Amino acid sequence: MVEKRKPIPVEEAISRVMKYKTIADKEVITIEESFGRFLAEDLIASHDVPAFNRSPYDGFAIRAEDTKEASANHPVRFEVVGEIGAGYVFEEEVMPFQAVRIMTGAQIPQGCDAVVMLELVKELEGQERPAILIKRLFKKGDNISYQGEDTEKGTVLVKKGTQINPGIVALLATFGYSKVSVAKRPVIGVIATGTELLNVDEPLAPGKIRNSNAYMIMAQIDRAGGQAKYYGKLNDDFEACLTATKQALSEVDMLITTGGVSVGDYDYVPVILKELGAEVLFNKVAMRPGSVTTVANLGEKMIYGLSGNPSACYVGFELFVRPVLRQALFNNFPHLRKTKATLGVDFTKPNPFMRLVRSRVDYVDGQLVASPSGVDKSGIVSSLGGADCLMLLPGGTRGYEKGMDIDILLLEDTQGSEWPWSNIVASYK
Ligand SMILES: Nc1nc2c(c(=O)[nH]1)N[C@H]1C(S)=C(S)[C@@H](COP(=O)(O)OP(=O)(O)OC[C@H]3O[C@@H](n4cnc5c(N)ncnc54)[C@H](O)[C@@H]3O)O[C@H]1N2
Ligand code: MOO
Ligand SMILES: [Mg+2]
Repeated sequence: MVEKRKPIPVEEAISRVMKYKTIADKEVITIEESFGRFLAEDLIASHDVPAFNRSPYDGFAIRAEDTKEASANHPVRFEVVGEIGAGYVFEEEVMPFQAVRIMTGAQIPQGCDAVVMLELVKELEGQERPAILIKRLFKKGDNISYQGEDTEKGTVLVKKGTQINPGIVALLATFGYSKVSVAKRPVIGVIATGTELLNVDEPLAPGKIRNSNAYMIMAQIDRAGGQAKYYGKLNDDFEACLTATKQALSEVDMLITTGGVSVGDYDYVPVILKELGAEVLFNKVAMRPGSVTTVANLGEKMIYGLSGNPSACYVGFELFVRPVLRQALFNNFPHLRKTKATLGVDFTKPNPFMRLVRSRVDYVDGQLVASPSGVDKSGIVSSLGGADCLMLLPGGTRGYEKGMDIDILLLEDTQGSEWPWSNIVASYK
């Protein structure tokens, strides 16, 4: 008799997976290597920015009080006592009715408290010493970038667990962090199973297909912040699969297999998990695709038996592997970000299970509109290329109509979500 599996709701499956905390480690890398990695410590401002009062314009630094009487009819004359470009400091005290020619970014000289843009002064020619005329009043602080106005020393600028983007790289550089403490990327083993599988560079042969899942999963691991270790493709041979699984488990932080997880004659993953003595968290989820997704735990390691069907495999990774991986990267928003969208097409076929439809989101009049990125069957690979979100269509007896409000999970978003699974409803307009 074929084993009867009991499907559990998607929310429940995710909760079970999230109970397991994969060990998070730190490592120190150079700033050049830091883009895309996850901070292992808060990024703190090590000094004020700017660290000194500076000029935001090319102009003349003056004492504002000297312009008290200045007007178009009564321009006030200033003697130019020096010139500084960014990086230089004017060392003397500036006296009444003196000005220093100053360039953007240069430190405000002592005694000055305002900057007049070059365009607003008249430079006097043929004078013994350089001089300018100013025709209007300036207030103390006009055109000064004050010390600490950008950031004050000690401010937590970016939280631990945040993925480093180009802006964060700029902050690391600003504060002199040439070395950065980041989360070590967990190593995730990938094994593809299936006698039908060919290597990517092999020509097609009768009954055979190329192994696409392994490469897809490795790219998903990379996108989620992990490091993939590929153990190749294996024929549906119990002993070979068991040996490879044991070998991989001794070398990785988590393991993903694809294929052989259902109830077929050559689906060996369930037996291998039994043989290993792994605790199976679930082997059936009330979702389409990916209902056969099986997750187990062995000691500190998670073992993911993802479906062989490409779309099911993809979705299984994003729902169950990504959040565990992100958690190991100290990230507090490990799940795909959920948001509302309008359904762009009819989706009439009801399904008792929650559907996660590979979709593409458009922006129409400021509104997100999601439509399937291809055929919605779990063995389909072509719909994956154009997918940037997954529609969440709860299971039930009714289909869905164009224009309905639905929830979507964003695949390319970098913010993530704490827990996206509350209040999933598709409502009629
Ligand atoms: N009697 C039943 N049959 C099936 C059930 C079921 O409940 N009862 N579930 C179906 C569902 S749903 C899915 S999903 C699949 C899952 O199958 P497996 O995870 O066991 O995967 P395989 O049987 O090995 O392969 C399925 C399909 O995917 C292709 N495949 C496999 N590996 C790859 C790869 N690396 N790259 C690309 N494509 C791959 C394989 O050739 C098959 O076509 O089971 C249903 N059956
Ligand atoms: O697990 Mo299957 O992917 O539901 O189609
Ligand atoms: Mg199978």
